[in-house]
Amino acid sequence: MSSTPPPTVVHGLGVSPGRVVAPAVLMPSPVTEPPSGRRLAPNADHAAAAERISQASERVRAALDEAADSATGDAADVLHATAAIAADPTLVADAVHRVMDDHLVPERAVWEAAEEVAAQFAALGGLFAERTRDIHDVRDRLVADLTGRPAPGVPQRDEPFVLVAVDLAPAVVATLDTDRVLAIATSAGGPTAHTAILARARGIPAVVAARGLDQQVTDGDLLVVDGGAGTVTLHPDDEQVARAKALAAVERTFDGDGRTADGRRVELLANVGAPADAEAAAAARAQGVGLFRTEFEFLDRDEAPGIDEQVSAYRQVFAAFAGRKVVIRTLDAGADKPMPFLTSDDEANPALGVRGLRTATAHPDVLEDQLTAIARAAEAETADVWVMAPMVSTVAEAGDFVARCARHGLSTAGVMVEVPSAALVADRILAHAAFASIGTNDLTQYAMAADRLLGAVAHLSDAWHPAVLRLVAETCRGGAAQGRPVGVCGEAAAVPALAVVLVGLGVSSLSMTPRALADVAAVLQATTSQECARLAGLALAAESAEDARETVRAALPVLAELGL
Ligand SMILES: C=C(OP(=O)(O)O)C(=O)O
Ligand SMILES: [Mg+2]
Repeated sequence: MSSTPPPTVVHGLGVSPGRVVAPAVLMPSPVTEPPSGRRLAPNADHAAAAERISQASERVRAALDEAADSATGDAADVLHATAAIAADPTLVADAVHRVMDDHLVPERAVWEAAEEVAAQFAALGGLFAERTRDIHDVRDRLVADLTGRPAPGVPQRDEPFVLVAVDLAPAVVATLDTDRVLAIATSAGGPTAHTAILARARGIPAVVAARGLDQQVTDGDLLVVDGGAGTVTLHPDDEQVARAKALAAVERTFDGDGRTADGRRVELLANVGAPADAEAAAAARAQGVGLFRTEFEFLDRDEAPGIDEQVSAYRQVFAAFAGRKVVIRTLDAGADKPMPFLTSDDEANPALGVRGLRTATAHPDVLEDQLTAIARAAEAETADVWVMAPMVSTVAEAGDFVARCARHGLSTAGVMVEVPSAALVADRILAHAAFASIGTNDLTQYAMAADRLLGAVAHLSDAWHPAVLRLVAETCRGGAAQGRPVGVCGEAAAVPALAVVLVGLGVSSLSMTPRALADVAAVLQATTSQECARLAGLALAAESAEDARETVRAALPVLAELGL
């Protein structure tokens, strides 16, 4: 008789709150290139090996067509188009030749044939070049089929599940079907990687860096994922399941008035990317926009959009927040947001190179046009428009930016504090700038010297680190000295326990994905400002990020009561 294993809790980092009880589905590991030159045994049946390619092509086509039939809209079209590539007689014939003439094993033959087709498409450019990704997708599916492995990509299931993986690419998280994938749990990854940011933005509970998780879980195991506490419970007992379900059922909303238990106001604002997101942010009762990332209008283009086009995009956001505050950030090109017309692709260290406000030295016209557009849009709407520059690192840059804004009639001009130098001289910078907004994603990257995009150093990319918190404290001291408000618009603001610490350090506004507003508001409302300050002291005194997180969480029982 088999007995159920006892519950096991695997600890990771909670990056998107929420509790989920569901079976696990493991993400297959990516297909790797079969060794070059791998050939069939001399006495092998070549015709049979070649026939396996035709059969694999038929199976992959059928699976893709079936997936397309249960999808809708663009997804269905893409899947049908990919199915057609899998059935493409040229690709299959080329692979068959490589088996019959070069005696390659089928998977290697498919790999090489697909590479050749992909190279031809890439050379044609334009829409053809865009199909190379689909050809690689088909190649990987064929190789997986021929080597007896599960198809790559997110497995299809009829029932909702928790997706367990070593790590997930941001593109995968961006396209997950949230009716099926109820939570994400990964053994690698970090809290400021785009995967975590996207999970939070899409409201998918997520735990990352749960070491060894993918090794301990098998498909179908029941899991309780707690995206707030950062735990994954394997084989939960009945009581754990009942508690998680009860907490998951609680729906919270934000009443549009952020404050602590003793009534201290803390503005709870929304981060907005695409202008169309502004409506949802207003519907979630955000008190304003704390970070409007204007990059959206500039990405994937050969040149900056014209002034009129910018004006209409900015007006869309200002209109959604009529009469309320909207902090618009000028273009943050470079590093994780490359824009070929502004940034070079041959810098050895793009995160330390010409990015953000620094691009204005060589291309002042792009910033000038943007400020013209912001001023026109502000003039046409009633929002209270604040403008800020990304990647400010010196007092001179801040002074220059504020003066430029003033020439456009934009009187509330501030800076993002995301470089340690700016945090350390915040008092001087805020003698010029009207406000500061701390970008904890980059501030963490630069304080810890840990590339925010690099999984191998993700464990260092943690805004809970006391070094990062000291920089926040220093910025708040600078703000207090000059009587200027300091907010936070990095991902740290969306983590309820960390939000409490930030308020305790002196931050007066928090800007986040609209989905996080209700949770952050609920925890703040249960905590007095005196308690916020005490918890901030505990976090500053901690030795490590883990230490700070655990100490604060243990001292905030309201988190467990709210299931966060
Ligand atoms: C808000 C920030 O800006 P971005 O994530 O767009 O770099 C940040 O760095 O924290
Ligand atoms: Mg930044």
